[in-house]
Amino acid sequence: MNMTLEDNDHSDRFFSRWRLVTGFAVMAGIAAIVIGVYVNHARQQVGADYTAMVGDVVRAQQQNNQLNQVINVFMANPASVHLPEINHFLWLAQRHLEGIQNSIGRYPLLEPHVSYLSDDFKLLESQLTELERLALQTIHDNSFLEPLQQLGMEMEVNMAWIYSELNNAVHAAAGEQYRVTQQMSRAVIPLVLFVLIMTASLFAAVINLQQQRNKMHKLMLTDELTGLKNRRYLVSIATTQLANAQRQQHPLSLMILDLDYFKHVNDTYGHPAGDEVLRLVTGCIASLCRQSDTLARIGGEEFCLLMPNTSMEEAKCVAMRIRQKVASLELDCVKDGLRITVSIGLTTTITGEQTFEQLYSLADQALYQAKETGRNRVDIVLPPVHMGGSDSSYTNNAEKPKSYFSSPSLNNVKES
Ligand SMILES: Nc1nc2c(ncn2[C@@H]2O[C@H](COP(=O)(O)OP(=O)(O)OP(=O)(O)O)[C@@H](O)[C@H]2O)c(=O)[nH]1
Repeated sequence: MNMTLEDNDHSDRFFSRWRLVTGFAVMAGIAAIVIGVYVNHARQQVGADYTAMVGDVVRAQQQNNQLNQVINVFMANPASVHLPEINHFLWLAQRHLEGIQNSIGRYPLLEPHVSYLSDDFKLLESQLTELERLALQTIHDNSFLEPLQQLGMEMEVNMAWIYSELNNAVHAAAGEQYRVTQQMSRAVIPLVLFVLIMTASLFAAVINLQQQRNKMHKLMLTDELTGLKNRRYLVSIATTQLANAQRQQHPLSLMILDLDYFKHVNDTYGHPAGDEVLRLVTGCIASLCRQSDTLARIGGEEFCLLMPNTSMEEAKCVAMRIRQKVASLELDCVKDGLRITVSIGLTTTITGEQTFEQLYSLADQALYQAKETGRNRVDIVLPPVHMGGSDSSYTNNAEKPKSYFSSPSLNNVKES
């Protein structure tokens, strides 16, 4: 029960860590989007090169003056000889106008600040076309001189207005660009730190999660009180070891160990003292086991020892040693020099043909016999001949087993 509650606790922690990792991932995602948007905005700002546009505007302003001069010369003497020059400057003005409009289209951050000029741009385009037409007509008809002069003045005002506004807008954008560049250079260090912290936190959370997962896995297979393996582990390893025993035709022994009158220990000295006794006794048993043996706690005061590659004789020796050592244990945690004893049921298969359940059942019957016949004993029940082969080789000083199902063989080996 205790174990189950602990399991739940660990499982809760496991899932809360998953939530933590998910939280980190979401935060990192949001941070990445914010940084991405910021960097994109900054890139547009910093990446915009307004120099070419400023050059266009300055040249357009200069050519505006030259065009005015040419028009003035033409109005003083409206001869066709001036027409190519006028057309040339008109053409240049047109190109500059187009160039500037294209530049505006390339800088999305500038566009909103100059969009109010679009009508003026259209007007200027139509004025340029109209001027070309009027200049041509004036050569044939002087009455067009006045409208031409009028249009020239209007165009000059319009151009001056557009270019001065553009100049202001470009300067403002360049100023903003400088400000963003400054901001970016200041923001780079905290941004990098933030990303590093996020990455490190995520990394730490994942490692933590992995450790928690490993711990949980270990806990799932471990008895918390004694630190021994638990029944789940025992069943899984027993299946593997039985298969090995069968393949290699090696004997495998299984014993069940049950502390005698343990209830009395709890009732007399209290549960915590009982726990300490369990730890001391299992420590003592574990010290007598081989590296390849598996000692597991399968119940309150009941343990299993699985011994691969161990004959009945060898296992019997181990069982006797355990029984004696436990009986002679001095338990400081209980007063009055109380001694604890253990009853042991043992079985052995020489071929590994039995299932774990069958072996367990045989060892359990042997344990039952040990308890029934006085406790602090080792009893053996062997598999029947038809289940495990030549069991006659196992028999100690008792009769040969008859049948696993009807009358299993009993070997009382309690030594004096
Ligand atoms: N302190 C402690 N006691 C436990 C634990 N698990 C089981 N027990 C106790 O072990 C005792 C087992 O009692 P019984 O099944 O009557 O067995 P017993 O008193 O050892 O008697 P026999 O096995 O017949 O010799 C009970 O009192 C349980 O409360 C544990 O984790 N810690």
